[in-house]
Amino acid sequence: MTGWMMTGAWWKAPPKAIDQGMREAAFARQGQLTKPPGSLGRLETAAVDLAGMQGCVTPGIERPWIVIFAADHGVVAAGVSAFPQSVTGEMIRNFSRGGAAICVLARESGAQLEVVDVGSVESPGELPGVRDARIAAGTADLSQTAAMTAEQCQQALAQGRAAAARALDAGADLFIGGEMGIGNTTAAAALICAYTGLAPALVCGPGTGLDAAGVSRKAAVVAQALKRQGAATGPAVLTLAQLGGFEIAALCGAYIACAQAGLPVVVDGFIASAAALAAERMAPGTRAWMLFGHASAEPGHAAALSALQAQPLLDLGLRLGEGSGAAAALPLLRLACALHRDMATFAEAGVSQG
Ligand SMILES: Cc1cc2ncn([C@H]3O[C@H](COP(=O)(O)O)[C@@H](O)[C@H]3O)c2cc1C
Ligand SMILES: O=C(O)c1cccnc1
Repeated sequence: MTGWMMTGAWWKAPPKAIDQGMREAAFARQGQLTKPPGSLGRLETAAVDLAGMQGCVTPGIERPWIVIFAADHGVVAAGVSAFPQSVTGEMIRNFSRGGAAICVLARESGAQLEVVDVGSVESPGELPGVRDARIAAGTADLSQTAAMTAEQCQQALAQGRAAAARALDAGADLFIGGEMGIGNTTAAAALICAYTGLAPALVCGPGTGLDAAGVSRKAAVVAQALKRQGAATGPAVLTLAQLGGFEIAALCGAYIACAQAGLPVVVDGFIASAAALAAERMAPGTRAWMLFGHASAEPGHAAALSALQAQPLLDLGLRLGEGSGAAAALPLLRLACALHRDMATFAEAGVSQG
């Protein structure tokens, strides 16, 4: 593969340092609140993590920002999805009209929602709230050849970086990336296998609803992709180009850019976690800027979460994508911040400590 400009690549710039002093101060505050230390579980750790990210002892979420990256996948030709490719473009129209699950979740939590079409096959045309940034009409079939050229992968990473920059310019204090792309659980599974060394049978699942025979076919397709020369070896960005998708690479670029700028991220499910893994492998330290919204019902998600040493907030059996599991965790994160900020300390309340 030619065309890589690895030295001086923007994603090699280090992530912003977490404010450890503020993190420790927030941890100490949790120990002073009127409850047994640790008794609020992940609501405590989420507030402490956010304090370190936002550089504020009492963090908050005022302006959450959601971006959905949409793109198609050549690998659908191998029969790896329960739905036809046309659904990607049709869902872009649904996003624009406010009818998708993520639209409802964004409205309910007062989050801004932006849609970026990075490569649908059937462009739905100009639509309100949809940015047409198509790199190509879908990726190549990753079981046969590299999904993206080096240039396309760089373009997709840059689209993610640009989306993070728009969020920052708008004053966002939390970033959620979502995805839409029929076939993308296959690309995500291939990436997770390549980055963790796990076998396809352990990582592939039903996605939109494949039966057992379909899941076996998907695992064989991923195994074939991993066998291709160079697909699963070499620099992490090469693996991303070989096995990823435009929307997955855009998510990856957005995560890296958020970490560089110091904007906290909530990672969604299976596909978003594959992008998060790519981001951490390409730009070590990016993980420190991530919170994890939920454990997806897609069986391979556990492997990706474990590779990222992540403990998600929710486990609701969701398997949708679109950023939905991250958005569903938003109210909980706000509760975590409110508890951390508003609970009385032992001293204030005159309650005896253990
Ligand atoms: C109507 C509809 C809406 C969706 N929203 C997200 N996905 C999810 O399903 C797709 C991945 O599953 P697979 O790899 O099996 O194709 C992605 O588009 C993902 O975001 C959807 C899927 C459908 C059918
Ligand atoms: O967890 C996800 O992101 C997911 C799972 C199945 C289908 N689409 C998305």
